[in-house]
Amino acid sequence: KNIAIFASGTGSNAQKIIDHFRHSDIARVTLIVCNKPGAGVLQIAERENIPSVLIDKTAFFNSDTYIKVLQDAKIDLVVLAGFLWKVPANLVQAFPNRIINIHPALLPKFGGKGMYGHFVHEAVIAAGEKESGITIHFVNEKYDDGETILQERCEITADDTPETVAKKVQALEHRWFPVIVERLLSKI
Ligand SMILES: N[C@@H]1O[C@H](COP(=O)(O)O)[C@@H](O)[C@H]1O
Repeated sequence: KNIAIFASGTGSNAQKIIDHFRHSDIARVTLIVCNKPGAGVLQIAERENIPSVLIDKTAFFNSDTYIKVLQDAKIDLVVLAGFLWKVPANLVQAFPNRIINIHPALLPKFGGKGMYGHFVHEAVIAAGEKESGITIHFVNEKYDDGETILQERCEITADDTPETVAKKVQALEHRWFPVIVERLLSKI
Protein backbone atom coordinates (compact mmCIF):
# COMPACT_ATOMS: atom_id res chain seq x y z
CA LYS A 1 0.00 0.00 0.00
CA ASN A 2 1.17 3.53 -0.79
CA ILE A 3 1.03 6.44 1.65
CA ALA A 4 1.23 10.11 0.67
CA ILE A 5 2.09 12.57 3.44
CA PHE A 6 0.99 16.20 3.12
CA ALA A 7 2.97 18.64 5.31
CA SER A 8 3.85 22.32 5.55
CA GLY A 9 6.46 22.32 8.30
CA THR A 10 9.29 20.51 10.09
CA GLY A 11 8.00 17.03 9.31
CA SER A 12 8.69 15.27 12.62
CA ASN A 13 5.46 13.26 12.25
CA ALA A 14 6.34 12.46 8.63
CA GLN A 15 9.73 11.14 9.81
CA LYS A 16 8.08 8.92 12.47
CA ILE A 17 5.68 7.47 9.89
CA ILE A 18 8.51 6.90 7.37
CA ASP A 19 10.55 5.15 10.09
CA HIS A 20 7.54 3.03 11.16
CA PHE A 21 7.03 1.61 7.65
CA ARG A 22 10.71 1.47 6.63
CA HIS A 23 10.84 -2.36 6.73
CA SER A 24 7.08 -2.97 6.52
CA ASP A 25 5.50 -5.25 3.91
CA ILE A 26 2.09 -3.61 4.51
CA ALA A 27 2.86 -0.12 3.25
CA ARG A 28 5.47 2.48 2.41
CA VAL A 29 5.53 6.29 2.33
CA THR A 30 5.93 6.83 -1.41
CA LEU A 31 5.11 10.53 -1.83
CA ILE A 32 5.59 13.76 0.12
CA VAL A 33 3.36 16.71 -0.81
CA CYS A 34 4.29 20.15 0.48
CA ASN A 35 3.01 23.71 0.04
CA LYS A 36 5.96 25.55 1.63
CA PRO A 37 9.24 26.02 -0.29
CA GLY A 38 12.18 25.20 2.02
CA ALA A 39 10.03 23.32 4.58
CA GLY A 40 11.93 20.81 6.73
CA VAL A 41 9.76 17.96 5.41
CA LEU A 42 11.26 18.49 1.92
CA GLN A 43 14.73 17.85 3.32
CA ILE A 44 13.43 14.66 4.93
CA ALA A 45 12.00 13.57 1.55
CA GLU A 46 15.34 14.21 -0.14
CA ARG A 47 17.30 12.37 2.56
CA GLU A 48 14.90 9.42 2.42
CA ASN A 49 14.81 9.38 -1.42
CA ILE A 50 11.04 9.80 -1.40
CA PRO A 51 9.58 11.72 -4.37
CA SER A 52 8.14 15.09 -3.31
CA VAL A 53 5.79 17.59 -4.91
CA LEU A 54 5.74 21.32 -4.11
CA ILE A 55 2.16 22.25 -4.88
CA ASP A 56 0.90 25.35 -6.66
CA LYS A 57 -1.97 27.06 -4.78
CA THR A 58 -4.06 27.96 -7.84
CA ALA A 59 -3.82 24.46 -9.30
CA PHE A 60 -4.49 22.88 -5.88
CA PHE A 61 -7.74 24.78 -5.34
CA ASN A 62 -8.93 25.15 -8.95
CA SER A 63 -8.11 21.90 -10.74
CA ASP A 64 -7.74 18.11 -10.48
CA THR A 65 -3.98 18.34 -11.02
CA TYR A 66 -3.01 16.83 -7.68
CA ILE A 67 -5.82 14.26 -7.68
CA LYS A 68 -4.18 12.93 -10.85
CA VAL A 69 -0.74 13.03 -9.19
CA LEU A 70 -2.07 10.93 -6.29
CA GLN A 71 -3.92 8.52 -8.59
CA ASP A 72 -0.86 8.11 -10.85
CA ALA A 73 1.20 7.35 -7.73
CA LYS A 74 -1.44 4.74 -6.77
CA ILE A 75 -1.86 6.36 -3.34
CA ASP A 76 -4.08 4.38 -0.95
CA LEU A 77 -4.03 6.74 2.04
CA VAL A 78 -3.41 10.50 2.30
CA VAL A 79 -1.99 11.54 5.68
CA LEU A 80 -2.05 15.22 6.66
CA ALA A 81 0.79 15.86 9.12
CA GLY A 82 0.90 19.60 9.74
CA PHE A 83 -0.60 20.62 6.39
CA LEU A 84 -1.97 24.13 6.80
CA TRP A 85 -4.26 24.46 3.77
CA LYS A 86 -7.87 23.21 3.80
CA VAL A 87 -8.32 20.21 1.53
CA PRO A 88 -10.55 21.12 -1.45
CA ALA A 89 -13.85 19.29 -1.94
CA ASN A 90 -12.79 17.57 -5.19
CA LEU A 91 -9.83 15.93 -3.44
CA VAL A 92 -11.98 14.85 -0.46
CA GLN A 93 -14.52 13.34 -2.88
CA ALA A 94 -11.79 11.60 -4.93
CA PHE A 95 -10.43 9.89 -1.77
CA PRO A 96 -13.50 9.11 0.40
CA ASN A 97 -12.39 8.04 3.93
CA ARG A 98 -8.86 7.90 2.61
CA ILE A 99 -7.63 11.25 3.97
CA ILE A 100 -6.76 11.62 7.67
CA ASN A 101 -5.42 14.50 9.74
CA ILE A 102 -3.82 14.94 13.16
CA HIS A 103 -4.71 17.96 15.30
CA PRO A 104 -2.71 18.89 18.44
CA ALA A 105 -5.73 19.34 20.69
CA LEU A 106 -8.96 17.60 21.76
CA LEU A 107 -11.41 18.54 18.99
CA PRO A 108 -14.01 19.95 18.64
CA LYS A 109 -12.43 22.48 21.01
CA PHE A 110 -9.39 24.51 19.82
CA GLY A 111 -9.82 23.63 16.16
CA GLY A 112 -10.51 25.52 12.96
CA LYS A 113 -8.72 28.00 10.68
CA GLY A 114 -5.61 29.54 12.26
CA MET A 115 -5.60 27.00 15.10
CA TYR A 116 -2.24 25.31 14.63
CA GLY A 117 1.14 24.94 16.37
CA HIS A 118 1.75 27.14 19.42
CA PHE A 119 -1.51 29.08 18.88
CA VAL A 120 -3.38 25.96 19.95
CA HIS A 121 -1.35 25.36 23.11
CA GLU A 122 -1.56 29.04 24.11
CA ALA A 123 -5.36 28.92 23.72
CA VAL A 124 -5.57 25.69 25.74
CA ILE A 125 -3.52 27.20 28.60
CA ALA A 126 -5.38 30.53 28.43
CA ALA A 127 -8.68 28.64 28.76
CA GLY A 128 -7.41 26.99 31.95
CA GLU A 129 -7.89 23.49 30.55
CA LYS A 130 -6.85 20.58 32.83
CA GLU A 131 -5.99 18.35 29.89
CA SER A 132 -5.08 18.49 26.25
CA GLY A 133 -4.08 15.86 23.71
CA ILE A 134 -4.34 14.79 20.09
CA THR A 135 -7.18 14.10 17.69
CA ILE A 136 -6.76 11.94 14.59
CA HIS A 137 -9.76 12.25 12.28
CA PHE A 138 -10.99 11.66 8.76
CA VAL A 139 -10.89 14.82 6.63
CA ASN A 140 -14.06 16.31 5.20
CA GLU A 141 -14.65 19.65 3.54
CA LYS A 142 -14.38 21.65 6.77
CA TYR A 143 -11.33 22.42 8.92
CA ASP A 144 -10.76 19.92 11.74
CA ASP A 145 -14.32 18.56 11.44
CA GLY A 146 -14.39 14.96 10.12
CA GLU A 147 -15.20 11.77 12.08
CA THR A 148 -12.81 11.17 14.97
CA ILE A 149 -10.65 8.03 14.72
CA LEU A 150 -8.64 8.46 17.94
CA GLN A 151 -8.15 10.90 20.83
CA GLU A 152 -5.36 10.57 23.40
CA ARG A 153 -4.97 12.89 26.39
CA CYS A 154 -2.24 14.46 28.50
CA GLU A 155 -2.64 16.23 31.79
CA ILE A 156 -1.98 19.97 32.12
CA THR A 157 -0.51 21.06 35.44
CA ALA A 158 -0.32 24.55 36.97
CA ASP A 159 3.31 25.07 35.91
CA ASP A 160 2.77 23.98 32.30
CA THR A 161 3.56 26.49 29.53
CA PRO A 162 2.55 26.33 25.84
CA GLU A 163 6.02 24.93 25.16
CA THR A 164 5.77 22.13 27.74
CA VAL A 165 2.25 21.26 26.55
CA ALA A 166 3.53 21.20 22.96
CA LYS A 167 6.18 18.66 24.03
CA LYS A 168 3.63 16.40 25.77
CA VAL A 169 1.32 16.59 22.75
CA GLN A 170 4.13 15.89 20.28
CA ALA A 171 5.06 12.76 22.24
CA LEU A 172 1.45 11.54 21.83
CA GLU A 173 1.51 12.34 18.10
CA HIS A 174 4.74 10.44 17.50
CA ARG A 175 3.45 7.50 19.60
CA TRP A 176 0.01 7.13 18.01
CA PHE A 177 0.00 8.51 14.44
CA PRO A 178 2.07 5.67 12.85
CA VAL A 179 -0.03 3.07 14.71
CA ILE A 180 -3.32 4.54 13.46
CA VAL A 181 -2.01 4.81 9.89
CA GLU A 182 -1.08 1.13 10.02
CA ARG A 183 -4.44 0.17 11.55
CA LEU A 184 -6.34 1.98 8.77
CA LEU A 185 -4.16 0.54 6.01
CA SER A 186 -4.68 -2.99 7.27
CA LYS A 187 -8.42 -2.44 6.66
CA ILE A 188 -8.02 -1.02 3.13
N1 LIG B 1 -1.28 19.57 12.66
C1 LIG B 1 -0.16 19.71 13.54
O1 LIG B 1 0.98 20.26 12.91
C2 LIG B 1 2.15 19.82 13.62
C3 LIG B 1 3.13 19.27 12.62
O2 LIG B 1 4.36 19.02 13.23
P1 LIG B 1 5.57 18.32 12.42
O3 LIG B 1 5.12 16.93 12.05
O4 LIG B 1 5.83 19.17 11.20
O5 LIG B 1 6.69 18.32 13.39
C4 LIG B 1 1.68 18.77 14.62
O6 LIG B 1 1.58 19.33 15.91
C5 LIG B 1 0.31 18.42 14.12
O7 LIG B 1 -0.61 18.02 15.13
